[in-house]
Amino acid sequence: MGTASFGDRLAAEFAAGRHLCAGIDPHAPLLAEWGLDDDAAGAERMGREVVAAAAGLAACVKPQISFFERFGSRGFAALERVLADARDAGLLVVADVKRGDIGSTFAAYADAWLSPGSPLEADAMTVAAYMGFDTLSGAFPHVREHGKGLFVLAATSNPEARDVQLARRSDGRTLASAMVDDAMHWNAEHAPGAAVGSIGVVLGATLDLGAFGIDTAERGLGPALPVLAPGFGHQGARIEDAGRLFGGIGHALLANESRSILAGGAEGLSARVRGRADAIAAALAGGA
Ligand SMILES: O=C(O)c1cc(=O)[nH]c(=O)n1[C@@H]1O[C@H](COP(=O)(O)O)[C@@H](O)[C@H]1O
Repeated sequence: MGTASFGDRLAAEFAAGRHLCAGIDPHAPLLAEWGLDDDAAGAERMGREVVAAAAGLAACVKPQISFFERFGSRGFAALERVLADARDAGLLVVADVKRGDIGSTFAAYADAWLSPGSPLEADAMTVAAYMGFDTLSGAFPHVREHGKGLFVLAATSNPEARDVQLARRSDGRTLASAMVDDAMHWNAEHAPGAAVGSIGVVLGATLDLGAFGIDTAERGLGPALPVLAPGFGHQGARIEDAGRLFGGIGHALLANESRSILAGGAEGLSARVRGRADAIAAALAGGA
C-alpha cells in the first residue's frame, strides 16, 4: 500500500483532538529571554524544546526558516536536527518557507523541502502562488506519492497584504478567494474521496474573511480544506474565537501561535502549549 496522504495524516490528528500548530520562531529577544545565545545553537535549543513540549499535544510544529537562515549553514544544520526530533516525536512539520517561483525553480524548492530523504524534509511547506497556481505543480508528485502537503498563502494575517489579496482578478474573484478555490479544486480532483485534502491555505485569524470573498458558512464539496491560521496570540486573535472566525471552513484548522507560546522562557513552556492545545480543541468542539 502507498504512503498515507498528508490529508489523511491531518485527519488522524484532528480525530485525536489536536489542532494546535506550535510555531518555532527563535526571535533574538525570545532567545535572550530564554537565556540562550542569539546563534544557531540557541535556535536549535529552542526548537528542540518546543518539539519536546508539543509532542502528543500539538498536531504540528512550524519552524520559521528565516530564524535559522540568518545563521547560514550552521542554522540549516540546527534546523535539520530540529526536524529530525520532530519526526521522531511523531509531530507533523510545516516548514514555513513561503516559497514561490517559476515552475522549474519551484520544483527544486519542493524537492528540498518535501522529497523523502532530503536533509530538510518536512511534511508540508508554506508556498506563495502569486506567479500562478500551476507553478506549484513541481510539488504535486510529492503530494500525490509521498504524503506531503502545501499551504498556499491566501489571506495573510498582516494588514499590509490587503491591497494585494483583495485585488480582483479578471473573473471578479479576489486573489485570496481564488487561492482558496484553486486549493479546494485540486483536492476535489486528486483526492475526491478523502476526508481532508492535502493542499491547504493560509488564512489569517486576524481577518474578516468575508471581506475577502471567502465564504466561511459553507464547507464546500469534496475533502475538507486544511487551513493554517496564524494570527492567534501575539497578533491579537483569540484562539477561543476560532470556531466563530472560521465557521464551516474550520473543520481542518491548524491554529498557529508562535511568540505567545515562546514568550516567558523555557519554564512553563509545556504548560503554555497544553493551555493553547486545550483551548483550540475546546473552541472547535464548541462549534461555530
Ligand atoms: O505562513 C505563515 O505561517 C504566516 C502567514 C500569515 O499570514 N501570517 C503569519 O504570521 N505567518 C507566520 O506565522 C507566525 C506567526 O507568529 P506569531 O505572531 O508570533 O504567533 C510567523 O512565523 C509568521 O511568519
